Formats: sequence, C-alpha cells, structure tokens
Amino acid sequence: MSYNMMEDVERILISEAELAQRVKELGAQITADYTGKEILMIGILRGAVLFMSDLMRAISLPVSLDFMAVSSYGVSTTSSGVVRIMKDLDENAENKHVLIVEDIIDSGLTLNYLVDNLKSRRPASVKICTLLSKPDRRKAEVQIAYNGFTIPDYFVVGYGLDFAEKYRNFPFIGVLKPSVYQSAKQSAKI
Ligand SMILES: O=P(O)(O)OC[C@H]1O[C@H](OP(=O)(O)OP(=O)(O)O)[C@H](O)[C@@H]1O
Ligand code: HPA
Repeated sequence: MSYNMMEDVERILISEAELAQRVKELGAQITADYTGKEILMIGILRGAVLFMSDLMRAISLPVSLDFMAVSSYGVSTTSSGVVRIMKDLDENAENKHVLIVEDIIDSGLTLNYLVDNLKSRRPASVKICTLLSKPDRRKAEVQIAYNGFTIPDYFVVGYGLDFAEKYRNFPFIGVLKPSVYQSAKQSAKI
C-alpha cells in the first residue's frame, strides 16, 4: 500500500498562496530598504533553503549567497540550547551587508549566537529575515528586521521545515497529527 504524507497532516496553517504573497511583500520591502547596496544572503541550512530561493527572486538588487549549518534539533522538537557550527561561510563577510535568512526563530538561541558570531567578522551591517517567528518560546532576545509570519507555539513542518528530516517538501506550512510526533519520539526513545 502506498504511503501518502498528507495523511500525517492535522491542518494547514499557512497555504502555498499565502506563502507566495508574503514572500513577494518581504522581497519588495528588502529591495526598498537596501537600494544602492549589494546583499550577502546567508542561508541557515537546511530549513531556510526553500524560503531563500523564493525570496531572492523577489528581490531586484544584486544578491550573493552563502550558507552556514549549525547543530540541529535532530528528532527532538525542542532546542538543546547548544549551538555548534557544522559548516562555516565560504566567503568573507567583511564590509558586506549581511542578511541572515532563516525558516524559523523559536527559542532564539540559534540566531542569538549567529548574529554575535557574524558581527565579529566586521560586516557593514547584519539583519535577520525569518519566514516564521514563535515568540511564545523565546529564551534569547533576537532583533528581527523582516518576519514573514508570527505563529503560535506549534511544531510546524513544510516549506523547508522538517520533523525528523521529513515533510520539508510540503509546499505549505502545516501541523502534524499528534500520533506522528508520538510514534517518532517513542522509536527514538526521547
Ligand atoms: O530559535 P531556535 O530554538 O534556536 O530554533 C531555530 C532553529 O531551529 C531550526 O533548525 P534545525 O536545527 O531544525 O535544523 P534544520 O534547519 O536543518 O532543520 C531552524 O532552522 C533554526 O535554525
Ligand atoms: O516548529 C518547528 N518546526 C521545524 N523545525 C523547527 N525548529 C525550530 N522550531 C521548529
């Protein structure tokens, strides 16, 4: 019997059309704010990849790309609070207008660490653009320049966001059925 990932979805929180509309708006706002400048977009792997690829096409200014990878949530739905750089930038960020692109800011621990880390490399500026923000879970303060959507405290998947590495390819942001989270946790014994 074939497995349909949609059967794991409890509900769609943000539709494909809503995502596309908001990404366009963010791109227009960023274009206006950075007029006359070049942007170094730093995507935080892996979740930000889908958002970043759509966002850059909504910006009509010169944009270059680089990526960082930091320690992951793994199969857990809460951050360990320990941030480790697994992949650093390929290019020098000095004197660049750095725009960090994230899929979600939850506890804020990852971005709080990354902003300080990037500031130490003497960029011309550092700002954050995140698709989603979950302020109810914040543990560390983060200044967000561009926020797509503020969402309640749900563990969400889709449009780049995963649960245990699955569901990133949903074109929408959704919430899974409680049984899906439970069975993954039980098999990982967490
Ligand atoms: O605000 P925080 O509580 O620190 O959480 C946010 C971080 O968690 C997610 O990454 P994850 O570790 O799930 O990696 P992934 O992008 O590869 O899925 C997300 O992409 C952020 O980097
Ligand atoms: O809600 C979430 N979904 C997926 N990954 C995440 N990383 C932090 N919060 C989330």
